Amino acid sequence: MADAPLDSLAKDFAPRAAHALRSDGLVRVRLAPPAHPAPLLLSAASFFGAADARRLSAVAPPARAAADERCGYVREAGREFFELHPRALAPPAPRHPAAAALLREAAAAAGAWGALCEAVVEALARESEGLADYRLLSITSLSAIFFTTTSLSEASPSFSASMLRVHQYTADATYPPHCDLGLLTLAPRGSVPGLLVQPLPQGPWLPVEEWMAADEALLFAGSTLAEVCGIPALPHRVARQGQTRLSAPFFLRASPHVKLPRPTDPSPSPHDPPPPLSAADFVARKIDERRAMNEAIVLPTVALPSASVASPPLAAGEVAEATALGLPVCTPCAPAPARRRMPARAGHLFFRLDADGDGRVTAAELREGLLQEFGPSLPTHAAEAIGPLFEAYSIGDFMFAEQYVDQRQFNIIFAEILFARFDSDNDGYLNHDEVQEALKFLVRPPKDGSPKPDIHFACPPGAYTSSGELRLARDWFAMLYRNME
Ligand SMILES: O=C(O)CCC(=O)C(=O)O
Ligand SMILES: [Fe+2]
Repeated sequence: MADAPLDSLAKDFAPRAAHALRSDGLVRVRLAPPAHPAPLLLSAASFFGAADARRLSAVAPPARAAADERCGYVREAGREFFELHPRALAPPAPRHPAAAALLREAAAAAGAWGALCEAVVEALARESEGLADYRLLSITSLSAIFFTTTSLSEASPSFSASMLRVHQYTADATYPPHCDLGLLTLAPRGSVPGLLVQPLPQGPWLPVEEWMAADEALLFAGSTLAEVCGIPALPHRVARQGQTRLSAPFFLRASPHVKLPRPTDPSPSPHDPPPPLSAADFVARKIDERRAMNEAIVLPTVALPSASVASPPLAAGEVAEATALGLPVCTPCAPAPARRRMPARAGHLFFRLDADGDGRVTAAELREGLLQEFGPSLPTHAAEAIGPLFEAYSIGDFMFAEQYVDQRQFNIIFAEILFARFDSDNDGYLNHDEVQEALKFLVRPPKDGSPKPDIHFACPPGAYTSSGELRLARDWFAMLYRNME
């Protein structure tokens, strides 16, 4: 770690970086313009500071499962990030200026950092049998086809799943030990030091960013590179910083469709070698291994985006949606996605309103759907809450002209309206009968035509008045709601 950083502009940068990777497992790099990280981190600070920029930049619901192609904003427990797959998507200009600026800087950084990483892979390939076919594994000339108008993933054999992620960690966030899954990671120093690395197996964790200058990055191997040429993937983690931290690692990834060359060491059964794995299969296998390892990890709960409506959101405390958790580049704690906890009745309504199945329900659809679902018995105060709730929770993405709610936000709003429907005096509390009726609303009537049976529910002692009357507030009702089938 004592070595001075390599200058990214130096003529022999790539061979020297390749050599250092082989000998030390990591390299410090001085990022000269145009690769300097400052413009990206500055625009990231503006983006994360602007609630509207984040709200209008969600990864589009239809793209959420497309882990190799997505572009947009994702919220996780403890951190949020803007993700860009520079070779995959051609997003139209974002509607918010801070998002547009971030996308521009992210694209520029991904171009510059991708080129550096590819040069290093190329240098490694010259000396490594496993990487002789490196052109299939990583891709040259990122910029040539940057932001073309179609998705390249299926169309082009040269598609690489490389990506840039710009993170913002909350003050208390930690990120558990892991190795990245791709070929190389280039991690510019974060806005405050937080990254720890473990270059030697079982060795000490080094607070490497404390020794780095603002224009430096760390370059290290991921599991795919380890698989094809034996340079060990670097274990790393992010420690609690006590303050907000921005970071912007670039992950050079192999094309998902190429077959990984087998490592040179003999397979256990030379006559019957295992079939070659594609890069995507390899990554998927690694993710499964991590899932199994981390099954016991319980994610902390997070608050949802703050609402402009006066009352606390009914779903506060819900674990962040698992959109980011199954992602292949770095999934240190990727448990199986949390159960969505959406009562069937709300789910059916969502799917009915989302007629085209794109995961988006617009303001007009939401209003009409809820008015129909609750019928004429919906009190005025509840009907009037629909608009402000949509305002508070709706999101947008680069591919869709209107704001909308996805299934998660729809669930929150449905619960709010259900509460309001039975809160007949609109005082923010339900009595026992009102809770009973609200929960019964969610269940189907029995087939034999008999009345819906009572639902048993438990409430905290503090929810009862001194005379024993139940006065249930929204937060506890939200829990009851989310536990309904
Ligand atoms: O944010 C950082 O500094 C590192 C994050 C990381 O390790 C990852 O996302 O894989
Ligand atoms: Fe990582």
